Amino acid sequence: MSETAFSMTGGQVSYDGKPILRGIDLTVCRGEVVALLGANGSGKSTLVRALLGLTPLSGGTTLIYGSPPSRFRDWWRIGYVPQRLHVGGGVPATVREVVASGRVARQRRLRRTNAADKTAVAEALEAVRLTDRASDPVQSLSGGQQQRVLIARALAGEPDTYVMDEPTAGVDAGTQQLLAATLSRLVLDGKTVVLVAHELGPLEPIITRGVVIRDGVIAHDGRPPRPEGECARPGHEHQHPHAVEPVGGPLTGWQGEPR
Ligand SMILES: Nc1ncnc2c1ncn2[C@@H]1O[C@H](COP(=O)(O)OP(=O)(O)OP(=O)(O)O)[C@@H](O)[C@H]1O
Repeated sequence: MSETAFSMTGGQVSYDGKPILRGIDLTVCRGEVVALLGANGSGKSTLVRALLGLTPLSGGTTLIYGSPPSRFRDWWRIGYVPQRLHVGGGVPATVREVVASGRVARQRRLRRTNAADKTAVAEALEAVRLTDRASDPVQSLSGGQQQRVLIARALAGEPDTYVMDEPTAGVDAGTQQLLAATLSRLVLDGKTVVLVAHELGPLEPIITRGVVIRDGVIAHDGRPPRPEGECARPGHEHQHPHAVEPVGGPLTGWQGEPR
């Protein structure tokens, strides 16, 4: 039986008493590459945060590799790429320092940085093509470059499980291709990936499963959708006007009905 990375049963999240996620049953096995899809505000980020224990459940249970988040200890196994916000948290930090912070969960307290850390950071910087910016303040980078820093930070930790919240949002087509190539290598290595996306774009070939969230419930869980036309173009900025409309062709039914 394959190892279970995430297992949520009857998951519910409420903000100010208002239910945002309801009755979420989601199991992600090791080696799966799952895309969480859905319209703006449908609850994708909330689900990702709840899976990681960053947002508490108001009902149901969730496990990370068999443990409730509060008792999970192997955080080195998880590489989380949050939705882009203030990289470096307003503290002056170089690109290399932010990427190196991805090693923290692997480091025993007060251990000096060792050769393995340096190599992992260098490889992560190279994977996102930011080696030449390593000494620059992270705040001096463009939004897309900062997104690459967050991805490199996750890569540097050499986790076996990646959780990425819209890693391609607001990044140019070249960066999307770069991320797709990087993720393809991770997937070939057997890593587990859960990512939030509006459209899959160049990531589409590596996705094994699509989970569509609509109004806080799972509306579809299965074959990944195959967007066509305008939405499939790399770099396409999506405003979701048609997110609840039926989709034709091979996509028929991917938005499905709430279970
Ligand atoms: N901290 C919070 N307090 C109150 N409401 C929140 C909070 N975070 C999210 N919400 C609300 O929860 C709902 C789901 O938000 P969430 O960010 O999970 O959606 P999403 O599908 O990730 O959207 P997007 O695609 O725009 O990122 C939205 O109505 C949002 O306004």
